[in-house]
Amino acid sequence: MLRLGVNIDHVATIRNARGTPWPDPLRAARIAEAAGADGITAHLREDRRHISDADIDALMEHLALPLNLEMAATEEMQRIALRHRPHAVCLVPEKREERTTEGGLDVAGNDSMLADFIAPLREAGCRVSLFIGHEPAQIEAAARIGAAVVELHTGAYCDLDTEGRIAERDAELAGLTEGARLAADLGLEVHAGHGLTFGTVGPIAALPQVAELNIGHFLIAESVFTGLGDAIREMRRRMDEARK
Ligand SMILES: CC(=O)[C@@H](O)[C@H](O)COP(=O)(O)O
Ligand SMILES: NCC(=O)COP(=O)(O)O
Repeated sequence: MLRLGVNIDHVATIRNARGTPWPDPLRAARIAEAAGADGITAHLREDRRHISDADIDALMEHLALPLNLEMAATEEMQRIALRHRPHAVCLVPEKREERTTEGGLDVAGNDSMLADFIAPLREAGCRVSLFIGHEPAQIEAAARIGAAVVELHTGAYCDLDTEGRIAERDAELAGLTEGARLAADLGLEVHAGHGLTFGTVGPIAALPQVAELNIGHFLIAESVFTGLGDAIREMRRRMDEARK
């Protein structure tokens, strides 16, 4: 069964735009659960531009679904993760000046540091995922340092689709396809995410090695018009359709 993790970051983006208590990310998580989400993803960024520490506290206290905590590989975030011990931790690269996550984690170039960084998280029982590009060197490094999961960055594939650069999009999809196959061959659980929409989810969901998709921004955008529950149900329908 292909799992759907709903990323609620951008519910917090809307809340933070006015500094009101609404919309409440925890309420969004509960709606996602009722709509059939298998998990909730929340990215506690160093600059707290959307999800806050209090959001993570509330999710850990009240959420029935497993929480996938996205975070940078910093001492501050490691302390927070070890305090909460969420179901999963996903390490993502961060740059304060970026509008959204631009690339994957450079595991190959930081394998020793990351191996040391993830060891206490694994010992704490967190499932460790690395948000990476589909390059073989990154996938091989992730397996080498003992990550359980790789989440393949689908942002470039989605951007190329939006821009109508079809040949380049299909080449990126071929890279993701090969990456998923290599990761599974190396014993890694394969996830994918970033930028996925109703229009782009199908080919990614169809990859047999992919066990989980993490989708957020588009679902929150769609929810403005249809409601979050309906957006999630439609995304799930398209995921299931792709797997037939
Ligand atoms: C890692 C990833 O692809 C998403 O979680 C993304 O980071 C959402 O957060 P931003 O939109 O702040 O990048
Ligand atoms: N890791 C990807 C994620 O959690 C959601 O990314 P997006 O759908 O908000 O771009």
